[in-house]
Amino acid sequence: MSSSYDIAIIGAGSGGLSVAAGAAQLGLKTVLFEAREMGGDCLNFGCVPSKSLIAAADRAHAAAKSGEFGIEASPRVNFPRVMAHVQEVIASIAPHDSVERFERLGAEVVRARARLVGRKEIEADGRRFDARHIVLATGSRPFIPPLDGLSDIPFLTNETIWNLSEQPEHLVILGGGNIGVELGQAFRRLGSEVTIVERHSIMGNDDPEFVEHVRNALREDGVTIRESSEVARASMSEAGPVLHLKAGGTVSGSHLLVAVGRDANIDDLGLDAAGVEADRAIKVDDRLRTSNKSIFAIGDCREGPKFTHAAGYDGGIVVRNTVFRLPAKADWSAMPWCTYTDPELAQVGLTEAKAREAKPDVSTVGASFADNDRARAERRTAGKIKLVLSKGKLVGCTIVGPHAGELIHPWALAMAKGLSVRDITSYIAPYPTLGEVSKAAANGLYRDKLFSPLVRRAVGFLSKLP
Ligand SMILES: Cc1cc2nc3c(=O)[nH]c(=O)nc-3n(C[C@H](O)[C@H](O)[C@H](O)COP(=O)(O)OP(=O)(O)OC[C@H]3O[C@@H](n4cnc5c(N)ncnc54)[C@H](O)[C@@H]3O)c2cc1C
Ligand SMILES: NC(=O)c1ccc[n+]([C@@H]2O[C@H](COP(=O)([O-])OP(=O)(O)OC[C@H]3O[C@@H](n4cnc5c(N)ncnc54)[C@H](O)[C@@H]3O)[C@@H](O)[C@H]2O)c1
Repeated sequence: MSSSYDIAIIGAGSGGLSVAAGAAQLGLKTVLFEAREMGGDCLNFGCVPSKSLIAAADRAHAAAKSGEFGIEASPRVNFPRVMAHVQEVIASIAPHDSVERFERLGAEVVRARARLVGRKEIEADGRRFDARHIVLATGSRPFIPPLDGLSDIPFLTNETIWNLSEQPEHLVILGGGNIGVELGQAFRRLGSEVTIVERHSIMGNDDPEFVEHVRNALREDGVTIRESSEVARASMSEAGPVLHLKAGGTVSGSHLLVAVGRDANIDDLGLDAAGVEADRAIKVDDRLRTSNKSIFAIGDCREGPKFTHAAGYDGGIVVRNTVFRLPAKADWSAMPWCTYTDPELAQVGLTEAKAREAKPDVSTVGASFADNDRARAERRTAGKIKLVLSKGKLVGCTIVGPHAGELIHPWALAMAKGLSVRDITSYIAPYPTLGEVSKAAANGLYRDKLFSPLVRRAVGFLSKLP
C-alpha cells in the first residue's frame, strides 16, 4: 500500500530543502527523500567547504603580504587545522539543513534513495509513496571524462578532496572552471604547488577581458596555468599522477583533482517510468515542469544554471506553482554568479560578447578600482566594472576586483527590477567605499552629456542672468 502526500521531494540539497521548507510550513503534507547527506553538495562538498578553504587561504595570503602595510608577519600553515576549520564551518551550518529541523517544520524525511515507479509514484526504503506533485532536486556529481588510464589511477574530486589530511605537495587540476580556479588559488596560497590544465581557456563563461585579471593574479600567486592543453591519457608514476598532453609533454604532480564539469544525477531515477524526458539533464518548461506536468525539476539536475542560489530560486517558483497554484515562471536572465578567486569575478545578465550576439546597439561604460579611494587605502586597486547596455538599457554588468560578489548586488537588483543606470546615480553612496565604483560607472554614462557643449552653453547663458 502506498502513503499519499501533497508533495514529494527527491533530494535534500539547496533546491529540495527550499521547497520542503516552504511546503511544510504552509501546511502541505510533505515527504523529503535524501540518499546521502542532508544539505547536498553545497553544504557538504561544494560552496561551504570551498569558501571556508578560501577564507583560510586568504588569511595566509594577507599575512604574507602584510609587509606593504608596515606589518611584519610570516604565516605558517597548519594544514590539518585548516581542514578542521572547514569541517567546523560545515558542522555549524548543518543543523539548519538537518532532519530534525525539517521534521520540526512538519515534513516527513526519509533517509533513502528514491526512485520514480509511475507517473505519481515513488519507491524508497521498501515503501511506496504517491504524491500530487513531485519535485526532482537530485543535483549533480563530478563528471569523470572517459580519459584513457584515468580510471586506473587515484584522483580527487570535489567530494573527496575535503578528506585530505596531508597537504598535497603538487596539486594538478584537470579543468579550469570555477572549481579549478577557486581551489587552485586556495591550495597555492596554503603552500601547495598547483598546475591547472585546461583544454580551452580558464573561466570560459566569463568576459575574457575580466578573466585576464584573474589569470594574472593566479600567475602572480605562482599557479601554473596550461591553457589550450588537451590531455590524451593519464598514468601513474612513483611520484604520483601524470597527464600526457596531446601536443606532447606531460604534467605530473603528487595529487590530481578532476574538475571538468558536472553530470546531472538522473541515472536510475526511473524517469522513463514517470514519463520525464531528459537529455544530459532533465528538460523543463519555464514553470520548471517536466514533460510530466505534475513533476517539477529544479537545481543542478535540470537544464540551466547550476548555482545554489539558482536552486533556491527554482524552489520558490515551484512553491508558487504547487502550493499557491500560481502559474509562476522562472526567469534566469538576472541570475548573478561569482567566482571567488582573489580578485573575485562577478557577473549578472549578459557579458559584452553575449550582448553583441543577441542585442542591438550595444554600448559599454566602466570604471576602475584604481580611481577608488577605499581600494587605494586597502592597496587592492586591480580590477574594474563594466556596464553593458543595449539601446541605453542595462543588460549586464561585470565586475572583477575585491568583493565583486558583494558589489554585484545593486546591479542584480537593477536587472531584476528593470531599474535604469540613472537610478544608480541617484542615491548617496558613503565615502570611502568600494561600492562607489558602481556609481562612478553609472555617472560615466552621463558625464559626456553633462559636460557637453550644449550644457556648457546653457550654463554660460544662465550665469549671465541677473
Ligand atoms: C566545489 C563546488 C563549489 C561550489 N561553489 C558554489 C558557490 O560558491 N556558489 C554557488 O552558488 N554554487 C556553488 N556550487 C554549486 C552548488 O553546490 C550547486 O549548484 C547546488 O548544490 C545545487 O543544489 P541542488 O539542490 O540542485 O543539488 P544538490 O545540492 O547536489 O542536492 C541534491 C541532493 O539529492 C540527493 N539525491 C540524489 N539522487 C537521489 C535519489 N535518487 N534519492 C534521494 N536523494 C537523492 C543527493 O544525495 C543530494 O544530497 C559549487 C559546487 C561545487 C562542486
Ligand atoms: N563560485 C561558484 O559559483 C562556483 C564555484 C565552484 C563550482 N560551481 C559550480 O560547479 C560547477 C563547476 O564545476 P567545474 O569547475 O568542474 O566545471 P565547469 O564546467 O565550470 O568547468 C570545467 C572546465 O573544464 C574544462 N575541461 C573539460 N574537459 C576537459 C578536459 N578533458 N581536459 C581539460 N579541461 C577540460 C572545460 O573547458 C571547462 O573550462 C558549475 O556548475 C558551477 O556552477 C560554482
